[in-house]
Amino acid sequence: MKEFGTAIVLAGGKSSRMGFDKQHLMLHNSRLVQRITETLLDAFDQVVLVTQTPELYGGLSVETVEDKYKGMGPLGGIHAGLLAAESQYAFVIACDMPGLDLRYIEFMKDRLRGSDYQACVTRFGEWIEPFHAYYSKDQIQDMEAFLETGRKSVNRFLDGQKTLYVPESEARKFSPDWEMFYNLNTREDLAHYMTRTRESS
Ligand SMILES: Nc1nc2c(ncn2[C@@H]2O[C@H](COP(=O)(O)OP(=O)(O)OP(=O)(O)O)[C@@H](O)[C@H]2O)c(=O)[nH]1
Ligand SMILES: [Mg+2]
Repeated sequence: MKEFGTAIVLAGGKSSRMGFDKQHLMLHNSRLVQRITETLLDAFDQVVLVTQTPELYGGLSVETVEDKYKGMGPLGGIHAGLLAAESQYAFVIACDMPGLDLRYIEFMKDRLRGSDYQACVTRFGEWIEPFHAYYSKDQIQDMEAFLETGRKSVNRFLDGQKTLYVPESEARKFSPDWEMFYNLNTREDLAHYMTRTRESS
């Protein structure tokens, strides 16, 4: 099995804070999930989209899969994506993240290559950034055991794994304003993002 090559896009959330399905999120003239997917298709061999509405992606050459553990949040989505992944490590991003950073992806790959780490996530203060991160197929069994007990926390799950935590200071060298982890959860986030990016689009 190849070490790298698969990217997973999580798009199976409830979008409760946004109030409409974030799979339909339009930024200026483009649909965000489509933009993310097309960028990933240029950089990866396989792109897996985890969604409950695969019919939205007819025009794109991506694989769509559904959660096996439904209602378990992002961890259930990561699990379904990993099941379909053709490479050992898979890059995971959310469908509400406009700041995809291919340089940082290369950086994480360099850190993981040939290692026995099971995941690579970035620290943010006392928190972690669970997306724009790497997970591995080696984690599927542990993930199932964890989800079977009804637990959903990605952070807690990663605590028990061989996880490479990139210090915030190191990630800031790539993304000083934390742009690569920015995610659009509310209408205010969206309005703010649109204002901020108006000139550059
Ligand atoms: N496949 C799958 N993806 C999920 C699930 N829950 C959340 N996600 C995705 O995980 C990412 C991060 O989740 P959030 O930003 O909280 O999105 P959300 O859950 O849709 O939004 P809220 O309901 O407002 O929390 C998004 O890309 C979601 O689509 C799930 O149960 N299954
Ligand atoms: Mg979000």
